[in-house]
Amino acid sequence: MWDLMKSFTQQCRKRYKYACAEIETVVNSRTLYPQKVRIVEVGPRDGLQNEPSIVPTDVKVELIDKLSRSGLKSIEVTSFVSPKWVPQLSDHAEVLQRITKYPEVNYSVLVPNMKGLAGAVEAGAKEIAIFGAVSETFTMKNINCTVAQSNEIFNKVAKAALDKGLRVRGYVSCVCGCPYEGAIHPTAVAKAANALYSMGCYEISLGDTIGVGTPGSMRAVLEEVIKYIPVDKLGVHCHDTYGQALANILTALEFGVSVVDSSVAGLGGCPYAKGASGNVATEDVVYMLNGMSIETGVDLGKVIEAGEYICGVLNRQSASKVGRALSKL
Ligand SMILES: CC(C)(COP(=O)([O-])OP(=O)([O-])OC[C@H]1O[C@@H](n2cnc3c(N)ncnc32)[C@H](O)[C@@H]1OP(=O)([O-])[O-])[C@@H](O)C(=O)NCCC(=O)NCCSC(=O)C[C@@](C)(O)CC(=O)[O-]
Repeated sequence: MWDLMKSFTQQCRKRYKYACAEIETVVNSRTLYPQKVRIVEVGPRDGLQNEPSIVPTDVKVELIDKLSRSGLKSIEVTSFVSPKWVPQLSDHAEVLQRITKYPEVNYSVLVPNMKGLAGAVEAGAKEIAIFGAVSETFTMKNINCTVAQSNEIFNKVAKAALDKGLRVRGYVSCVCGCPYEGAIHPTAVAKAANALYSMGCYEISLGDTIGVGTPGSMRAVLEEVIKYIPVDKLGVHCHDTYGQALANILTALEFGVSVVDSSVAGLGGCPYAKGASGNVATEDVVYMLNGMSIETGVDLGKVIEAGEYICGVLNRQSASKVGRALSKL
């Protein structure tokens, strides 16, 4: 029934974009949101890659173990990128090897090239994430190559990873805007997303890297992307720089997107995207979804505890409003 309603609403959207606004509102308010959402916790990677100081390996391992015990099913634990570029995650192999692997949790790692893939495989990775972008300037600053070159590299990485039986996730960055090139056209996002999807990624995460998106621009992006990629193969990765992340996630849920990336305590940012603040906080996403009766399997109290732990070590206040409101400390 849910699938039928969702498909009906998506067809209405495609065919009668504006005329059906009223029908959609009625359907939206009752049934449009997915019943379940998988949260992809990216704090240990996206969060800690941007810390001014290097977080001790023991702390990273403890944080990831706490997150594993909170009911999260997907955790991105580190990056096998160059330690010269991101020294904060140079202990990638040790982190991946030392964390407790819960059988129900997928642990993924970011990989930029074949060297990263070799390191990840040697350390026992079962899932990798490759990361492309729409913008030439961002790609050059982030991974030191053009978009076309990055596609060549990622194609090889994805093929080799799939041949070894690994799962491959794809990110597209800057989907709502680039820190260097400004506005990004949704058709360019769809093209970049489709390129990664064609490489065999099981899911494409759409990254609003600098958090400039609004429900308007997120909607425009999704309308284009779903022309090429089924909505159940999409996730959203919203930074909260402008306070729009939850609104943007809600917009994505209205499209039927059921995978949301988030970061415990709202840690993070991208070192090659000036002004990017952390991802939306996992605590805030879980609180919102709980309030909408959307199942995540995540224990809010345990995520708050994990957030308190890492904020205690970093000696800073949580960026999660829910975390702060419900903290027992
Ligand atoms: C891609 C490179 C490596 C190119 O960097 P490069 O300097 O062009 O690479 P290179 O091939 O010339 O190598 C330079 C040195 O790095 C080494 N090296 C080379 N590759 C590796 C590797 N995998 N692991 C370990 N070492 C490596 C290599 O061996 C060499 O060492 P040397 O000979 O000088 O001693 C570099 O630019 C890099 O590591 N970039 C990663 C930057 C990064 O992690 N950015 C943050 C990701 S967040 C993001 O993209 C957004 C996202 C995903 O969160 C979603 C969103 O919010 O939108």
